[in-house]
Amino acid sequence: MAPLPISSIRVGEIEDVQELIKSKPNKVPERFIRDANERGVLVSLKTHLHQPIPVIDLSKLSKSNTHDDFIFEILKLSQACEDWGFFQVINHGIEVNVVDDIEKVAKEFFDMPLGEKKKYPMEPGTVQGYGQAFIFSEDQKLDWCNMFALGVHPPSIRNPKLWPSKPVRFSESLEGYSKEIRKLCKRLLKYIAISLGLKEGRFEEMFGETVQAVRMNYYPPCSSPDLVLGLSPHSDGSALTVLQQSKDSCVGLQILKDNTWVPVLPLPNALVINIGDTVEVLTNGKYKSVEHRAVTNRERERLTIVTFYAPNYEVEIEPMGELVDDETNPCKYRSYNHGEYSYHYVSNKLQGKKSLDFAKILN
Ligand SMILES: COC(=O)C(/C=C/C1=C(C)CCCC1(C)C)=C/O[C@H]1C=C(C)C(=O)O1
Ligand SMILES: O=C(O)CCC(=O)C(=O)O
Ligand SMILES: [Fe+2]
Repeated sequence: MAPLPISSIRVGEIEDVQELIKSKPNKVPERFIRDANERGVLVSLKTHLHQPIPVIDLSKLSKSNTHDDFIFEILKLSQACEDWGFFQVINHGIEVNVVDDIEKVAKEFFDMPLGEKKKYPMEPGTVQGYGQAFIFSEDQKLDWCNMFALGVHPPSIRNPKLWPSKPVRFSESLEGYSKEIRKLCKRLLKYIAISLGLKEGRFEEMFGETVQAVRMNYYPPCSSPDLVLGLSPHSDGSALTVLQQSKDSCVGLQILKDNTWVPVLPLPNALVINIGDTVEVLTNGKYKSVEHRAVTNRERERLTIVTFYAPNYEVEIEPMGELVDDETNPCKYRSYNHGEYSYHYVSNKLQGKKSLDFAKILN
């Protein structure tokens, strides 16, 4: 994936929100204030309580379980991917200390003085390092969020200068965590293939050496949460995304369902999984990448650790033949190279599901 032409990008001053709140301003700076139509309205807790985001128990999908349990859980998974594009997984097999450890070092990273974090800057037009991604103009609104993003796998996508030397255990924890999340993604893709009636290795065989990146999002409390957004609405460009919400985080993730923003209430020891644009295209829209955003809280902070799992840049992506039928289910997306899509995704601002227009066949 080629770098973006950095020199042509003028983004103005991007204030660091953690520093900003230290001075206890009585007003949120204009650049963070969203237009009325973008703000935190339309939230439905009622929908959530009646029909919560599906929970998939991965222990039911292990070999030692009964066939009936397996089939039931696969059907639940299929419905979750079709109706929600989001689900939480429990009994995922990742040890508590691995999950706790990454949370600890991520928190320690964001708690360091700004000068230390600025040693790893996310330069305008890039997506790795500390700062705000997806900002391309001086008048674009900013998210109430500090990000730290790194390419993890394969090693060729890493920028070693951006891997921090402090906290001292950061790199070791991230390596350990990423290995486990990688195994989880491989397992999930196997179950997703089965849920579609495909051979279990269908995705992995196509994906080659997969790409894995991590983004840590820190949302400090905001005195006017209704005026700002923690993270702008978007769908993820990955095949799958795994989101970990730190234990003491406030509720903040919302997904757009039937034109209503539905909050995702964290479950202890669960991970949130969502379908990315790549799986939407491969399944010809049967499983959808769903628009989501993060909101902030007046008193409480929020920290999330997000892994994007995607095919190799060399892979050609198009709806899988098994899921296309010229008569009853015609092909909805064109064929493209995943590296090109990654470039397109990271060179545009987050804007709902607009990135996928790149691949849509318009009638
Ligand atoms: C801030 O970054 C992102 O939000 C992001 C970027 C991911 C990446 C890196 C940090 C390193 C290089 C690879 C990659 C572009 C994956 C989001 O990732 C989404 C977008 C695509 C496409 C994807 O696969 O995940
Ligand atoms: O922090 C959250 O809750 C949302 C994060 C997210 O959607 C992302 O990083 O892509
Ligand atoms: Fe996301």
